[in-house]
Amino acid sequence: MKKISLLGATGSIGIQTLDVIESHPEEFKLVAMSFGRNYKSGSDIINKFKPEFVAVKDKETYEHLKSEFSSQDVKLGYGEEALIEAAIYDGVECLVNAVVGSVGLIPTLKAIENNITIALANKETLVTAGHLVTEHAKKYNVNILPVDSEHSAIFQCLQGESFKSIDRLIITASGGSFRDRKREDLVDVTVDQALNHPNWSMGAKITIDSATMMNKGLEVIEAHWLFNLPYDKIDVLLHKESIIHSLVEFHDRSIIAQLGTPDMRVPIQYALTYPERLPLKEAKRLELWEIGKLHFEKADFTRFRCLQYAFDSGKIGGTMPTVLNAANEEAVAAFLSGEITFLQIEELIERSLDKHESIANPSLEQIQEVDQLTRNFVQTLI
Ligand SMILES: NC(=O)C1=CN([C@@H]2O[C@H](COP(=O)(O)OP(=O)(O)OC[C@H]3O[C@@H](n4cnc5c(N)ncnc54)[C@H](OP(=O)(O)O)[C@@H]3O)[C@@H](O)[C@H]2O)C=CC1
Ligand SMILES: CC(=O)[C@@H](O)[C@H](O)COP(=O)(O)O
Ligand SMILES: [Mn+2]
Repeated sequence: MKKISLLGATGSIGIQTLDVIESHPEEFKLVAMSFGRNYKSGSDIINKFKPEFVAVKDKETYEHLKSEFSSQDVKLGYGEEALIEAAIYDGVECLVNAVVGSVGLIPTLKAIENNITIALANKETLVTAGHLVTEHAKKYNVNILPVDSEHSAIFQCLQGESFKSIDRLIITASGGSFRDRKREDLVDVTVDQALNHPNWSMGAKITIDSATMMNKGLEVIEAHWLFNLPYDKIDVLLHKESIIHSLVEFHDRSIIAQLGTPDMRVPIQYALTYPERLPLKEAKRLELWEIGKLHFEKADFTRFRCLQYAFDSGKIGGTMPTVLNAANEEAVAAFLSGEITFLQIEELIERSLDKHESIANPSLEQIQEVDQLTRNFVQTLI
């Protein structure tokens, strides 16, 4: 029975992780979890899964929970310390990190120090401080198993292969909500339009990232760290059906791809059962004859500027990806709350990157400082 801690239990990945846990009660036990402010959904999860420890974002949510659950039912905490406590709770063997944003960084580092396997959905952690996370994982000999669908696909393609034989990774991209619009048609797009992803039902932040294609940019940096490859060996391919989740090309020009209907429970469950596989409840069989055709296009870096910013930031390295991530988090939050327009997301990110002088090989403290300064800077522009 694998003991699991789940950060971000009320979110899109969180709920699907709970679905996987629930369908294999012999295999998994949820011992700790966290959520932000969604008290209703959080308390339903506690009643159903009976974790030993629950961390929430703030005191108000904590007080709500305290009035509903006794200390015999469940131990409770709030704030960043509690998030760490949930990540490394007694006996946890696998941390599913499904919070959104760089708030996931410290719990990941602490879990690694405690020899806990990481099932990582929270890509912002690797973007903001990839060198620290991967160095830590190496030092403590801890596996970071990808949950992001493209990285899980690549990871699956690489089973039994030598990393030395890789020529390039090809990360597929749906193109997001506005993939069929020209740049000039993006001026007046609304939040509701941007939240309407063609293939995946996901949390708000990543859905906007998909629409700007910053999601793909973040995934390029995520792939760089997970698979230890330079940026010139990572390509992005537009593939509007999201059936091929990514591909690996080897030196002999053979390409291996991973395919499946878009269902995040597949990569989630694979990370939880790796290297084994289990049946997945009600998973839809992919019938290629039903689909008939798959489409591919070259990624356009002028149409999707965030993709260019991500490649550039990744290549510069140091604190540049930290700025990219922090500026993006602030800008997306401002777009979602109606403070800025869609195209201003890119503008705020570009201005933040232009202003920053990258610090090479930054410490955790430097990363945290740059992250905060960037957020402050973006707020002055909004
Ligand atoms: N959704 C998907 O299909 C995919 C997601 N990912 C990545 O996985 C991560 C999660 O995405 P997704 O599930 O869509 O996001 P959601 O917004 O749906 O869920 C985020 C979760 O994190 C919690 N949370 C948010 N802010 C904080 C905070 N400051 N402290 C503690 N908890 C917090 C939320 O709590 P509450 O709602 O209770 O406030 C919620 O449980 C992201 O990094 C995303 O990029 C990667 C691939 C696919
Ligand atoms: C499901 C998943 O992994 C998302 O990151 C998804 O890839 C988003 O789709 P696009 O960014 O390709 O639109
Ligand atoms: Mn993805």
